[in-house]
Amino acid sequence: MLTTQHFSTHSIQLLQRKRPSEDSPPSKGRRVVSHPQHPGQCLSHCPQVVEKCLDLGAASARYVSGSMESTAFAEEVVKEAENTWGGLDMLILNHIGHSFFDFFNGDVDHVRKLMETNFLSYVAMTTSALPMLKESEGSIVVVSSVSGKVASPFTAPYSATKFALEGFYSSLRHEFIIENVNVSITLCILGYINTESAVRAVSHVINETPAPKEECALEIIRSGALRQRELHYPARTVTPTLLLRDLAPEFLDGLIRSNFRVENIKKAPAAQGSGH
Ligand SMILES: NC(=O)C1=CN([C@@H]2O[C@H](COP(=O)(O)OP(=O)(O)OC[C@H]3O[C@@H](n4cnc5c(N)ncnc54)[C@H](OP(=O)(O)O)[C@@H]3O)[C@@H](O)[C@H]2O)C=CC1
Ligand SMILES: C[C@H](CCC(=O)O)[C@H]1CC[C@H]2[C@@H]3C(=O)C[C@@H]4C[C@H](O)CC[C@]4(C)[C@H]3CC[C@]12C
Repeated sequence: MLTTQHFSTHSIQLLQRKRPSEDSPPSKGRRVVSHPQHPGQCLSHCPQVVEKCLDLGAASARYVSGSMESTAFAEEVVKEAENTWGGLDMLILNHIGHSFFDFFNGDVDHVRKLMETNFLSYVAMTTSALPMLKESEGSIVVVSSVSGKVASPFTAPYSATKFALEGFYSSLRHEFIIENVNVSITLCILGYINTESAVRAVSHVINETPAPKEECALEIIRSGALRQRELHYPARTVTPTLLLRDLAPEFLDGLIRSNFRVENIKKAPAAQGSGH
């Protein structure tokens, strides 16, 4: 399993779940690539995360440090998984670059960087991992958001990257079916989750109680293992939002705006230049 998850000093996690028994063939140990973290904190934090994974029963856990702003790094992480395990069962694409929750200030450079981190690196990792995933008939899990289905204010660059994921992976899923490629693609459509960064970014504007991150993580892994097309988490908010999007889009837009305490947004100054 390869999970792109950040360990603080952007690092990516490689995990191998224990095989069911010693007699199981090596290809049946679940090899997962997971999530990146930040460079500064990673040096102290990543080894602890690896240790925790081993304590929880992973047969092997590693991390790779670098930034997903570079597609070369994204490819390097997949190579590392190949060199370490000789194959891969699940690729979980989870990382995002830092953004803001505010009016769009015209910073084109920020949009470009976010596209590279949140979208292009996912495409690069998928491309590099595909031969191994075809071999194992494995799974791709893309962690996306309600923001990738329904736009709300103050998330223009972030929302653009998540809509891009929806288009790319939904098209790829068709192609896999046409060509009989037995690799599943799961898009995780998440609502507000209580991670530190999300609560810090939006709790002064959004009243809603965020859903628990631990349950969310389990649901993400479960949906990938079950080869579901989509995960809606928490279903109580995500599913009705998606239904309303198709049935009553203007009503939904009004509802979204009325849920935000816009007076608490401190508008940032306009960006200098267009990022050319
Ligand atoms: N939390 C929420 O409410 C929601 C989250 N989601 C999705 O869930 C996923 C996880 O979100 P969440 O855990 O809240 O986000 P966090 O910001 O907590 O985690 C994002 C991770 O990505 C890392 N990262 C940032 N920049 C880079 C980079 N350039 N290269 C490599 N890694 C980087 C961060 O490391 P560091 O901190 O060191 O920079 C961090 O570990 C995302 O895909 C997000 O879109 C979807 C909907 C709602
Ligand atoms: C701005 C946040 C990123 C902060 C950072 O730099 O780490 C966003 C990360 C996740 C976003 C939330 C999300 O995806 C779910 C909801 C989608 C709605 O369209 C808007 C509200 C969200 C809670 C959204 C808010 C911004 C993030 C926390």
